[in-house]
This record gives sequence, C-alpha cells and structure tokens, in this order.
Amino acid sequence: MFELIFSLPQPYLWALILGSLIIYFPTRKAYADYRIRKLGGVRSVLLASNPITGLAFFGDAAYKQMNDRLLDFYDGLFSKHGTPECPNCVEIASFGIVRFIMTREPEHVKTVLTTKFGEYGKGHQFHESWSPFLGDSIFTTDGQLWSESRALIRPMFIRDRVRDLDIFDKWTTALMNKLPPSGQMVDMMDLFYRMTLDVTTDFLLGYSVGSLDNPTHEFVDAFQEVQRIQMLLTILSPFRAFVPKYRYKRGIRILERFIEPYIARTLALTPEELEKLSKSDKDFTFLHNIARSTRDAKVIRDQLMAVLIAGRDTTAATLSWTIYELANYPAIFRKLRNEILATVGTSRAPTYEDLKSMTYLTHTLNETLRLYPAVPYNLRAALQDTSLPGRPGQPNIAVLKGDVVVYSALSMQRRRDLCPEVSDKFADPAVFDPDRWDYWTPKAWNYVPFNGGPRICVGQNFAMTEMAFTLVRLLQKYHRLEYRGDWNAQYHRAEIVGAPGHGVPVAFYEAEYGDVA
Ligand code: HEM
Repeated sequence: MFELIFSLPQPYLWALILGSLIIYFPTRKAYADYRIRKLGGVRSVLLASNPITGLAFFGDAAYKQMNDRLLDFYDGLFSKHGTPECPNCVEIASFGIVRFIMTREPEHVKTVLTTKFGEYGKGHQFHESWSPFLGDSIFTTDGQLWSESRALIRPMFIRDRVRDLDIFDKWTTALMNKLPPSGQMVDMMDLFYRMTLDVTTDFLLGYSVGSLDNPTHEFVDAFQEVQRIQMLLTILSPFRAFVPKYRYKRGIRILERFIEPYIARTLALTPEELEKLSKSDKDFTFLHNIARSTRDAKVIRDQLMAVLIAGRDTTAATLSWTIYELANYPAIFRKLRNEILATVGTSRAPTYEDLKSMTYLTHTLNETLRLYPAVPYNLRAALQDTSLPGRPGQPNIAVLKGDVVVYSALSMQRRRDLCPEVSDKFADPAVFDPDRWDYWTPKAWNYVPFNGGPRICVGQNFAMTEMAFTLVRLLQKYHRLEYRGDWNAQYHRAEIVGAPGHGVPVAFYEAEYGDVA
C-alpha cells in the first residue's frame, strides 16, 4: 500500500497529502463536536480549529510573551471574542485533537481546582514537558504519586516549623548589609531574588548557594535560563519539539551538579542519625526530612527542584512588586511603617506572633498578590471527559479527556466586574490600595494567588512569613523610599512567575531619629 503511494509522481503525492489533511482536520473537529454533544455540553468560543489558524494563534501568543505583553494578549481574547453567553472563556483546537480552553471565570477555576479535582490534573503533556526539570515531583504528577509527594513535603511547612524565624533573620540581615548608603540607588528586585535563593537553598539543603555574596554563581544563571525556556516550552506546547533545548539541558545539569553532593551526604546518614537530627530545629533540613521517607536519590532530587522553583521566584517577585508600589505611595509606606514601629519598635526582630498581628502588613501583601499574583497563568488537563460550568441558564462547556484548561489569576483578579463599585472605601481595582482590605474580602475563588483546593500552595504560610519579616526589617530602618526609574514605564514580565520587567530601582533613606515615620 505504502509502496504504491510513494511510487506516485510528486504532484499526485502532494495532492494526496494535501487532500488527506483537508479531510482529516474537519473530520477530527466533527468527531470532537460529536463527543461534545454526546456529553450534553457545548464548546466555549472557538478561535482556531486547524493548524493554520492554530499556528497563527500560538505564534501571536509566543510573540506577545517575548515582548512582555502576554496579559494584553490574554485579556484581548475575551474583550475581542467573548460573547454574552460566554464572555470569559475561549478555546482553540489547532490540530483538531487537544483543545486549549482559556478562562478567567472564578467558577471554572473552582471546578478544576476543587469541585472536580479528581477529573482535572497536571496531565500527561505537562508531565512530559516539565519532567526533564522537575521529574516526578509534587509539581508534575497527579493521583497517588502527587499525594505521596504532598505527604512527604507537608511536614516541613507545619506552623511550628515556620514559627522558627532564624533563617529569615539570617538572610534578611545579609540583604540589609548589601544595601548602599542612605539615598543611593539599588535594584531591590535583584537583591530580593538573591536573598530568596539563599533562603530557599539554606532551607532545603542546610547550605546556601550564597548568591547575595556571589551573584555570578553559575547556579543562578542556570536556574534563570531553565525557567525561561520551560515557560516557552509550556506556551508552545504542541510545537515544543521545535524549541532548541541545548541550554535547557545544560542548565539542568548545572543545577543537578550543585545539589547532588548534598543528597549523597544525606543518604550517607543512617536512619538513626536522621531520626536524631529531626529532633533538632536548627540542623534539620528539608532534605533530611525527605530522606527519612525515601532513600531514592532521584525522588529526592525531583522534590528539591520542585520546592526550589516554588519557593524562590514567587516570594522575590512579590516583594519586588510590593516595594515598587510602596515607592509610589508615600502615605501607604508611612502607614505601614507606623504599624511596624508601633508593634516592634525600630530595632527588635519581630516574632511570628508580631508578624501575624500586623493587619496592615498582611493587607499590603494581599493587595500586591491581587494585582500581581506570582503565578499569573496556570493550567490543568482533563483526566477524563468532564465539563466546566456554563453561565447561569447556559449549558455546560464540555471538556474532553486530554483537553487543557488554562486559567489566569492575573487576568481574573483584575476584572472590574468582579469588584464592588468604586467608592471612598474601594479604590479603582487597577490601583494599589491595601486600605480596601479593611472593608472588603474577595469572594471565594475570585482571589487565588496561592491556588485553592487540595493542591493549594503548601508554602503559603512560609512565604507570607518570609515576606512580612523582610518588609518589617526594611521599614524599621528606613523612613522613606524613592523610585529611581520611570515608575510608569514598568511592565509585567511573565515567565513562570510574573516579575517587574525593569527591576525595582529605588533609594532608601535611613531614619535619623528612629521612630519618626
Ligand atoms: C508569594 C509566594 C508564593 C505564591 C504566590 C505561591 C503560589 C503557588 C501556586 C499558585 C501554586 C499552585 C501551582 C500549581 O498549580 O501547580 C503553588 C504550589 C506550590 N507551592 Fe507555592 N507560592 C508561593 C511561595 C511558595 C513557597 C515559599 C514555597 C516553599 C518553600 C512554595 C511551595 C509550593 C509547593 C511545593 C507547591 C505545589 C503544591 C501541590 O501541587 O500540591 N510556594 N504555589
């Protein structure tokens, strides 16, 4: 049969290939339509259903991502194509096979994260794309494998462990030592990224990469590069085979070379020695804790990588956005500093209880995470035929096994129609205003910076404590903050984590009379 086909003259062969494709894609689409109808649901708004329109879509998405305009692109999908029946959900099916359903509807987020938790997950494609980096870790797996990872990791984030603030104290002090004299410019984003890498590696391995002291460490560059390429691989998912991977693989090897000796050293300890260590607060690390449950170096490597990626950039980016916003609002800066000084004075290190008692500090971080959720885009694959709820009075959106639901906390948390009317108690939602939290609690699922449901961020309390501690130490010492770049030119650079594209160039002014705010 194949011999016969390949013996055809070239023009006939091409005509046959083209003809087959012309038949194949509409047939695939018709078959998907049939399955959707059989499920009793509908499509959302279909934007592309063949490789040509699909390629144009992915090309546009990748172009906007590379030009730091992914949010415009994402919002534009709904403002240009949304319909009254389906205003916040669109889809593409580039090869007629896998659909990518993009949404910013809280009910959809709730469905994939909790109501139908078992029917959605990271899925096979995500695992394939991410496993060279994160292996079979908590981030890349579903079902039993995921729940075993979660059980392995959770004990290190219980309240009693997070209450111990020594690690934050140590690295915040190191950060403060890197700040230039009063009034001189510094890129706080750079320092925050270095500090959180030092905190996270110290927490995981009991040994820090030391990036505050050595910013050109090859680990730092490799970590950045691997994440950048990983984001591209995720966005270009069906076409990821075409993305060059040399630098990606080289970066992963560098990261592995750094952590492997620590794993080997830990595995050299006997179970008794590990048990003894677990009684100590100071020397017991995340790595020791995992090694109590598994002696498999690959399992340990995967979980370390996962928590490293989860814990580092997220907190650094959130701290960076907070300082960026505070630099533009001296009144908010002063109010926050007054609360801090009233609680801990100008020099005492805060306790865990101090941090939790400062309402305005929590509101400030909540507000930052509303405008700049650290994970701006996320996805879940359908593990079986399932659905997303339709608008009231509308049929459900059918989701077929393998389809991918992309959701954006960034786009959703900025939706005006999900906020109260603007008033003296509720500022324009586009504006940074921690005071709104005095009168307002977002509805469940309208605000999900840490996700929700069984897979809610396991490090949420760790992150909030680390960020609060850092802000307290900075504002105790400095009474004024000045932006030294073009504040309005700032933009949101979305890689896996969304960070300020221009960094955060600021100058801090040291308080001369301590408590004067
Ligand atoms: C501002 C800081 C942070 C934010 C906004 C944040 C947000 C998130 C989000 C949105 C997810 C869900 C990701 C997904 O769907 O796969 C997540 C998961 C996770 N986060 Fe965080 N995170 C932060 C800090 C941290 C820190 C400091 C750690 C640990 C040191 C951490 C550890 C994890 C882990 C292990 C998961 C996977 C949970 C699971 O799949 O069961 N996160 N985080």
